[in-house]
Amino acid sequence: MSGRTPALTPPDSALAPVRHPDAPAPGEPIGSHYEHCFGCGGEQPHGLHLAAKAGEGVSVTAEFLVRPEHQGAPGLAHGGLLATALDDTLGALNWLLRVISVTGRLETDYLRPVPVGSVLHLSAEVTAVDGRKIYATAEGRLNAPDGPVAVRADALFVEVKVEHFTENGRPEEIRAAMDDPDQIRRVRAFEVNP
Ligand SMILES: CCCCCCCC(=O)SCCNC(=O)CCNC(=O)[C@H](O)C(C)(C)COP(=O)(O)OP(=O)(O)OC[C@H]1O[C@@H](n2cnc3c(N)ncnc32)[C@H](O)[C@@H]1OP(=O)(O)O
Repeated sequence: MSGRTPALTPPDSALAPVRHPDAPAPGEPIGSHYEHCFGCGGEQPHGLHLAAKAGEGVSVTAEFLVRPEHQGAPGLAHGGLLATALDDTLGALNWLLRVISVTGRLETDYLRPVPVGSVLHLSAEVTAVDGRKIYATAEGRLNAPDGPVAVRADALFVEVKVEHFTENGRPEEIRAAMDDPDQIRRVRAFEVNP
């Protein structure tokens, strides 16, 4: 991690991240945490439909097919959506740490234009943990896992309690998620829900 701003540079007291014993095995799909999530949910027709997989250590990978509805300039991906793709991939790291955390800061570099029709191969890893602060980095490569880096980001996630969601989310959606008869979906929406 380059840690260009002080807030993204782990202090000397920060610890190496520890993969939780119940983390999904390397290569295992992580699955969507919430079907209406713009990043990974299946119920968002224009969403990014990211499918993350657990990696080695405290890392994940994901792929994002850039579709026409993701354009900014003609034929090119919108920069905000590329930041969303990085953010969502970073968020999936929660499942490796088994910690609930949210993005506090996300600093993105745009290195190459990303045409519609590209597949962005995303990867993210936690670099350090300091109390509730989780330092992480992510990158997106064009059309192959070893393709040129098009976007990258450094991020600080902050651990929160489940009340962060239940007390701040709009009651309609919170109630609907809590009343979901599918127990696995219900637990995923709130157990480690970024
Ligand atoms: C499958 C995965 C999908 C993932 C989706 C992607 C994840 C997301 O997009 S989450 C949604 C976007 N994020 C949010 O909505 C978060 C909104 N912000 C908040 O709720 C709060 O500001 C929150 C929780 C981040 C921090 O608040 P709070 O819990 O009161 O903690 P606070 O005491 O202020 O900060 C804790 C530490 O983090 C640091 N910190 C907090 N925010 C920042 C920031 N923006 N930049 C730098 N440092 C920060 C503080 O300085 C403090 O450090 P220290 O302990 O050294 O003093």
